[in-house]
Amino acid sequence: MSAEGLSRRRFFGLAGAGTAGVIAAGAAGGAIGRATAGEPLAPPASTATDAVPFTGEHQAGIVTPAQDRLHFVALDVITDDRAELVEMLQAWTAAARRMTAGQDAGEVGAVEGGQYAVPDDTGEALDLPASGLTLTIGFGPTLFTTADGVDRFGLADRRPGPLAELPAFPGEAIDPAISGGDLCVQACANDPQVAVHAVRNLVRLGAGVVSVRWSQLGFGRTSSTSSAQATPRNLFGFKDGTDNLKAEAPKALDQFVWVADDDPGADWLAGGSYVVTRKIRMRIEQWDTATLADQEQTIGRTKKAGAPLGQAAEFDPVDFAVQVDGQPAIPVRSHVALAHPTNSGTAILRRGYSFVDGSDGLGRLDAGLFFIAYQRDPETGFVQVQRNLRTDAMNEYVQHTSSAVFACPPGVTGPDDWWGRTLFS
Ligand SMILES: C=CC1=C(C)c2cc3[nH]c(cc4nc(cc5[nH]c(cc1n2)c(C)c5CCC(=O)O)C(CCC(=O)O)=C4C)c(C)c3C=C
Ligand SMILES: [Fe+2]
Repeated sequence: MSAEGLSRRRFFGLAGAGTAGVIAAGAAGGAIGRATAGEPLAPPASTATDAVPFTGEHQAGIVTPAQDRLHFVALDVITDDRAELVEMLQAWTAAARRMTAGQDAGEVGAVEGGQYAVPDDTGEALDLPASGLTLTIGFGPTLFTTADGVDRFGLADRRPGPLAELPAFPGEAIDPAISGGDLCVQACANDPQVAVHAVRNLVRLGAGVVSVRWSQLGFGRTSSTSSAQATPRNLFGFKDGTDNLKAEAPKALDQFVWVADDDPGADWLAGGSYVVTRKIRMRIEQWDTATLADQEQTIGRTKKAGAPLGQAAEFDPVDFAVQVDGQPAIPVRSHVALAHPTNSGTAILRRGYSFVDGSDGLGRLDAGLFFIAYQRDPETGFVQVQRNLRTDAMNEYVQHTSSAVFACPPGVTGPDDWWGRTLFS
């Protein structure tokens, strides 16, 4: 790459770090202010424009502090040739390494290859910094065996038991056209154009090997995955992510998120995780007619502070023993009561995003939460919590319309490693 090709995006990233660093210092200050004496301090937040390391023990994009934007894509493999699939995964890894570092997808770049070459990058991220881009890959159950039982790639006996289609749940209206998939890529970034660029270039590199099954754009993260982050609000106007699993709690992550050495499929999946995605339509107009008291009783937390009902501040502990007028302050059918580990018996790492896909032709917003959860086993993670939400007061206001599950391999470690090596080698 020429000096100019290198400098156009790299220079911006470096130059931008100065100001953004000041903003980040302020944000980290907020977190320090919140911490009580004796608590370990959260690591300083990186800036919104910085690059997130692509390599590591675990894939980036799981406990990485949740970025503000999402482009999630599920793909079907359209070749039966295992070698072609492996070659594509290697090409994807090389491109992902480059794009997460703020570089073009290919070595030549969007504009450096001369007038008569097809560019190996599409160009819409030229001049943009890395923007915290993470790319996280997952393998769906149908990659191992198709729905009609065909083992296309000799992987059938490598499917871990927990990687199974999710069961049906009451009240859902799952659309198969926006569910499932052989592969997924979760692209998160602080600039939507950077996330979309990354997915577009991976899909371009996969031509003839994969085709896009469905994809989803998201904005406004609806969770925090680090205690250095302020809790965002979801489209119901409530703080969402307060009681999430966080990067600063490695023991809880080992217990609930990372596949361990003695778990099923550990020969290729140890250090990885399972991701469950659910597109959840939120009945915004109906919610907007509910009183503030009804809304708070439905969630189980206050709208302003995000405090558990019966408590004062957001991070006060959820205490189901607190009573108001002889009744539990947190109603037993509230979302928080049923989702809390005390009652669900488990924990998941939530990493979802709001979506607004326009309106539905009846004047209502086609909007909601693209729910993403990472866990060590979907059955004892999402499925267990979702079963416990059967009587959730919030069910009146939401409906699940898409569903998918993928096994996400461990992180890419060295310069020769590639996405899926442990599975395909
Ligand atoms: C099956 C898992 C879950 C689904 C599906 C889900 C949907 C969903 N949640 C909100 C809003 C909030 N959820 C909150 C907490 C919370 N939610 C889940 C799980 C699912 N949510 C868990 C495990 C928890 C944590 C419970 C606890 O430990 O206290 C909150 C409160 C703030 C917080 O702790 O994050 C809100 C608000 C919506 C709108 C929604 C579907 C559209
Ligand atoms: Fe929730």
